[in-house]
Amino acid sequence: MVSVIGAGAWGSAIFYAISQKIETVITSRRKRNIEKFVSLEKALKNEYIIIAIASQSIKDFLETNKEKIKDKKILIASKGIDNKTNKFLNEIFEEYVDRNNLAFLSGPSFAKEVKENKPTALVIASQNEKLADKFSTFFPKFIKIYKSNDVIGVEVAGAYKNVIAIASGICEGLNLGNNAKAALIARGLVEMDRFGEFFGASKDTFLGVAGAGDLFLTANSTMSRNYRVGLNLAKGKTLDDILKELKEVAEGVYTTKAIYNIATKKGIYTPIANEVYKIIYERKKVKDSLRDLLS
Ligand SMILES: NC(=O)C1=CN([C@@H]2O[C@H](COP(=O)(O)OP(=O)(O)OC[C@H]3O[C@@H](n4cnc5c(N)ncnc54)[C@H](OP(=O)(O)O)[C@@H]3O)[C@@H](O)[C@H]2O)C=CC1
Ligand SMILES: O=C(CO)COP(=O)(O)O
Repeated sequence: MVSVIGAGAWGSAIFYAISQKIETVITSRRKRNIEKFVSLEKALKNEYIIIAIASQSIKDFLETNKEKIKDKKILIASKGIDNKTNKFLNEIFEEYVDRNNLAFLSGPSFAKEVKENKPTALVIASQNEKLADKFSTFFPKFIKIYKSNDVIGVEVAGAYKNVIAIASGICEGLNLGNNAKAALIARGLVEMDRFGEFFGASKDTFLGVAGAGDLFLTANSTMSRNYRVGLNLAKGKTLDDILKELKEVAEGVYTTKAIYNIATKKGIYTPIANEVYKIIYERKKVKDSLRDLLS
């Protein structure tokens, strides 16, 4: 039996999908009135755990549940970089769980389409190929799973694409045109690859579903929360109002700060993330930012 932790959009979509193949329970911080919803205590009794909670809450979650989580086999489905510690999720998890018990799920996957059984391709990255294989058997046929041993690359790709999606939404909101958006997304792919390779990631990862695939999906659709953040920032809405209206997490808002902090400290050239950071955290005028960037 498998436990999904997080009954938000993505956790509930994963729960829906894998329940078609294997007995699964789900739990979340806020109780849901859905069949198979169980207490966190009960969920943590299962050997295989899938975590799909907001990235910025993961450190506290692990610290609170460290005794119950330490021997579990975990698939992390969250996409982000912790902006309090500026650590990647694998670094945080490895403080509590052996890396051979960790795998990371990423790729182009709007929760809504997964819930509609639409064809989806994802990647599971782990240092432990057998664990990646095991987790891949939980997924139904409409979800094609690729395997990778490039944990950092898959993590960076899934996290960084959210920042580029915000920038792409701003581009759309400023009505800069399709040429500009295509240039921005292409440069965004180069930027996330540059950032990832600094930490040993493989370029191939950024050419695959976790990188280019998820970036093209998220940076071109109003189904993306991050894209909608950018769109609405360009239209003059305040970030508070945008997030209140979203009612769901927009991970790029928080990952932007982590990338800016890391890139500044390590001297990595991340112009798009820097612009998004200045708009969100330094209140830089949107109309002045991306045009500079594209000039
Ligand atoms: N939505 C999508 O299409 C996809 C999302 N993802 C990723 O999945 C992750 C979850 O996002 P998603 O489900 O979409 O967003 P939602 O906003 O719908 O859900 C957020 C989840 O995080 C939980 N959460 C938030 N804060 C805390 C906290 N302090 N402690 C414990 N749990 C907390 C929520 O619990 P509760 O609701 O019970 O409070 C909820 O389960 C993100 O990293 C996202 O990038 C990945 C692929 C696709
Ligand atoms: O990660 C996702 C699709 O792969 C969901 O994107 P958003 O978080 O921008 O909605």
